[in-house]
Amino acid sequence: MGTTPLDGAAALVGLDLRVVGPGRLLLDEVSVTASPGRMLAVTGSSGSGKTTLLSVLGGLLRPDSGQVSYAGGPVGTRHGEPRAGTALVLQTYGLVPSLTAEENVSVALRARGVGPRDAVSRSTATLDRLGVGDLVDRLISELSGGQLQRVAVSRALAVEPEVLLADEPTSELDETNRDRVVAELRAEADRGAVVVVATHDPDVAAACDDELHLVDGRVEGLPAGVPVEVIPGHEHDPFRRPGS
Ligand SMILES: Nc1ncnc2c1ncn2[C@@H]1O[C@H](COP(=O)(O)OP(=O)(O)OP(=O)(O)O)[C@@H](O)[C@H]1O
Repeated sequence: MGTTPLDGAAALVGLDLRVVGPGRLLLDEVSVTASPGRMLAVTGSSGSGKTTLLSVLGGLLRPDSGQVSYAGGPVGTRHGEPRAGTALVLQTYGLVPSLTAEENVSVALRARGVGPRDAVSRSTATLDRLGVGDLVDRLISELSGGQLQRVAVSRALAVEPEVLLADEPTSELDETNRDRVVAELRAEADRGAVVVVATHDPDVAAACDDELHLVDGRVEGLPAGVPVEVIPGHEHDPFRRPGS
């Protein structure tokens, strides 16, 4: 299966994002630009706000203040669903236990208007790329953690999204499969997608082009409320590129 390059791909921008939690801010004036063709790692210790940020960027969670846009248009629906063109890999996966691996991936394609035959062949090809092609007919309820994770990644990749948000997509994987997933995410970026990966794994972060490091809901090294664009050359620029 060939991939479809994106035309007119554009940036995903979060500006001054604030999410109020019980007794504290879960995100505190976070600004971020994720560019098409690049992989952005969101790093930080457990509880620092990575999942919260991805949920806001995906339109699943409405921020208490601040805005998210993609290609200049607002992201987020009244019903907390991701915008069309966005695919998420959540830590909970959200797979349907009573369906097979192939059916779980096909459902996402059918929902985007792909015909039944094409959906099956694209699903099978994607699962194969992720090393779980032999599990197409197995029920989700019968799979291991690492197998589930690769089915969840397959479901996101198969739809060839404009924006791919992946929350710890390699946490259950051995090195070989981790590298396989990272290579597939890179291929999505090369196709022109915006790819954002929350990760604890330094090797995964190093494989990305840019890094945003969160500490207690704030971007490390930046004063709250200052959009990153206005402080080029900041010594703690979280949008560093390896070697720059
Ligand atoms: N629905 C919620 N209600 C209250 N607090 C929440 C909610 N969701 C998350 N939190 C809190 O927000 C903080 C940030 O959580 P988040 O899941 O974004 O962190 P994280 O960096 O992704 O952590 P991890 O690496 O463990 O997945 C945590 O302290 C968490 O307990």
